[in-house]
Amino acid sequence: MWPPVPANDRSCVKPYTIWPNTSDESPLEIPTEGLIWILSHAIHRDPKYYEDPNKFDPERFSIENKHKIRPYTYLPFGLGPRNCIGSRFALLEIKILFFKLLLNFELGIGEKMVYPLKLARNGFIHTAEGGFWLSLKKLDSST
Ligand code: HEM
Repeated sequence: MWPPVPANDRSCVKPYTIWPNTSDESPLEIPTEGLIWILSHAIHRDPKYYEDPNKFDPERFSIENKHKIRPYTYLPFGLGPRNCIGSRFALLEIKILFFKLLLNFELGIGEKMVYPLKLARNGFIHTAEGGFWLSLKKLDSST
């Protein structure tokens, strides 16, 4: 829902025309070196591709459901030959981090956390205004 990188860019290496789909659209000419922004955030929130797109629903990515995701509509790590080289490493790191955190701590919202969360306005990357502040309560490992 919140791709850290909300958009990817590509530079056009030869002129290209996107032809209209409907009679009220005009052709879009992209010149050589024209910069194209692919708005992953907007694509991820598009009800054309995701049912109830603003709902936090991790089950969309379950083994049973993930085949329903249309190709090229989920791109938090970009796509194609220049996609993120570190994507598998990043996912593995995140899984290990959450495994360790959930195994050992009860997580809560820290006192300094702006909640409900607001998006930071100063930067390109999606992050929370004021940062992320969690409280960690050590779980009793004897139970
Ligand atoms: C959650 C973590 C990460 C996210 C969301 C992320 C996202 C992205 C995105 C969107 C791109 C642009 C892809 C495109 O234009 O198609 C990118 C490129 C890249 N990322 Fe990541 N990334 C993450 C972690 C990492 C890590 C851990 C590494 C290295 C260890 C890494 C290395 C790179 C490199 C080198 C590129 C440039 C690839 C190229 O231009 O060929 N990233 N990343």
